[in-house]
Amino acid sequence: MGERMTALLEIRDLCLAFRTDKGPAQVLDGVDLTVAPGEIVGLVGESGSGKTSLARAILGALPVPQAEIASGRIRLDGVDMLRGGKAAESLRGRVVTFVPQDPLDSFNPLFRVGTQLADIMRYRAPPAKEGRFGNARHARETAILEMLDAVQLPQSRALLDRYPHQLSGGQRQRVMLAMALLPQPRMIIADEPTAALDVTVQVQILGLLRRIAAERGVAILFTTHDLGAAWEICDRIIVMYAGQIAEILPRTAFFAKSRHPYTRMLLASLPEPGREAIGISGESASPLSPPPGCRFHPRCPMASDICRKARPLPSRSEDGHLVACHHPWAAASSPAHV
Ligand SMILES: Nc1ncnc2c1ncn2[C@@H]1O[C@H](COP(=O)(O)OP(=O)(O)OP(=O)(O)O)[C@@H](O)[C@H]1O
Repeated sequence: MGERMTALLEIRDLCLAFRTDKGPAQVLDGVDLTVAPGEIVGLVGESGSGKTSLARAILGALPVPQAEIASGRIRLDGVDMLRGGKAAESLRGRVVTFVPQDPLDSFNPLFRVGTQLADIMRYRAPPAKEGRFGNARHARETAILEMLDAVQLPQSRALLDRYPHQLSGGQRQRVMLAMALLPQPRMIIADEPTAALDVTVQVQILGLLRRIAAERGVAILFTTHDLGAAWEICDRIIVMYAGQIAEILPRTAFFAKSRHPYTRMLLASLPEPGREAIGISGESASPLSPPPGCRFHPRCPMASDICRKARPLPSRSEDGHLVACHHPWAAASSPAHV
């Protein structure tokens, strides 16, 4: 999927650096990816691999003036998002919306939930259809209640009168999802949407994301540390290491046919009954002085001379599986342990 269909999101050769006291931190290096309409794509990788920075670059939410996009292109729904201007601005918060990790930080604590939902309806959503005897306000409220129903907050009139701190974590994340959906976006970017929730609520929210994408044809780009969650709901999974894409896999290949040593080591680091979790030894590459060649080579058991000198070019197979490695595992070899 993705490349063969017309992409909704297309990122080409994206290079991003942050200016820091110690010099430029090269946080994204030559990132290429696409997301097709209605597709769910997971971004996984260790802390610091650049997942959030990539999400923020798409949303135009990078910190100014520290962030500098040195090169590359981000096209969303045919619009050049890096050029700025009205076309890109009109997409943000409407065609592409955001679900954050901890919704409490994203609500305004001073306003009732209903007021915040109504503001989204008024300023970002397409006009709600007025019924025969209704007015605009009534139509907006009906649309909000229907949306709360869709995110499994039924009979939620009472909830509209509450303040964000009066909701449970799961309720807040469902309201956030409703806020992200009200503008009828074509794409939602979700940054670790379940990290702040307990396990049972995580499962419910992930199921909801999957259902929404299928029912409404909304694409979702979702960052996570949870490899199981990525496998559970994504169509494709993108594995990032130190600002570069190491591997892109169809969901079905993730556990069974990963080819990059980093992906295999990530999967091998998952806890399993009867086996100690095996961490990946060594430190993640620093964006201040990334190693030459393949950025993973200092930690890679397969590394050879070429890995220290030349960045591996990505190779792609028929099913869209892409691997950027000089010594990838053979497609047919068995999974998970390097
Ligand atoms: N404003 C900033 N100024 C300087 N460096 C930054 C800034 N924001 C992020 N970074 C650096 O960019 C790199 C990528 O960070 P990012 O948050 O995108 O990674 P991540 O994969 O999302 O990590 P996590 O999973 O922990 O959220 C890290 O080395 C981080 O320290």
